[in-house]
Amino acid sequence: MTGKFISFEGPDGAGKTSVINTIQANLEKQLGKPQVMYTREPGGNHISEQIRQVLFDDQNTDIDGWTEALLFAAARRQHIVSEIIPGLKKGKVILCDRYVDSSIAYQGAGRHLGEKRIWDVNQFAIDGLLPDLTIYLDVESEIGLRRIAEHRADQVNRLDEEQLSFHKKVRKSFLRLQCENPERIKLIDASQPLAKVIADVKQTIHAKFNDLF
Ligand SMILES: Nc1ncnc2c1ncn2[C@@H]1O[C@H](COP(=O)(O)OP(=O)(O)OP(=O)(O)O)[C@@H](O)[C@H]1O
Ligand SMILES: Cc1cn([C@H]2C[C@H](O)[C@@H](COP(=O)(O)O)O2)c(=O)[nH]c1=O
Repeated sequence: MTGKFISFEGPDGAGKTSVINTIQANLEKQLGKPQVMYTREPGGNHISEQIRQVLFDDQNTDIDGWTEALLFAAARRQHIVSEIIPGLKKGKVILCDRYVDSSIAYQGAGRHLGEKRIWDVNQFAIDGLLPDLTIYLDVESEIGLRRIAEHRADQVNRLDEEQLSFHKKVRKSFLRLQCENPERIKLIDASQPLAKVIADVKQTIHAKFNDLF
């Protein structure tokens, strides 16, 4: 496969969506629109978007932790098969808002299902496909949650609404994943002003792929 697979991870409110929007626009200018693909998890195709609705339905507070974990993995599987692999085969740069690291951090650590067990279950979904590069936007949970409360209070999902302690466990897990996979996962300090975060992300992408930026 000839494309480039870049995922973006981080605690809620880290700024992934804001950063990806600019990176996508800049890359489309450089490479042309058809060569760049933005996608997100859970979602990115009509089947996974339906699973997303089940996952984030406010009524589904009684969802079992493993049901939640398996639904994220099922959405991921469909997303990989119908979007990511075809995109890579066409040589596209894929900008993916969250991927398997989110399941390890949120379900494995946040929900206490076990990071290793979530990783193992996800092997059925990803079948060895990992991003070439993962941009991890790191921000303290309090800052991320404050950003959401101040700017996006009308768009909170079931997981945004978890306790601060849940979000702290998620962040710790992301930091652990970054330490264990320093070649793939690059940490960016997302508490900086947005323009500086974007500049750091561009530099990191360029360091990995010399032909980008
Ligand atoms: N570096 C930054 N400094 C200050 N505010 C920021 C920064 N980055 C993003 N924001 C603001 O924080 C809010 C959340 O940002 P954004 O939606 O991009 O985060 P996200 O990581 O995609 O969140 P989620 O994972 O919950 O979807 C937005 O209102 C955005 O304008
Ligand atoms: C892929 C994935 C996501 N989550 C959580 C993380 C966020 O709280 C939401 C997604 O919301 P966003 O605004 O689109 O970032 O879902 C998760 O718990 N497990 C996962 O695998």
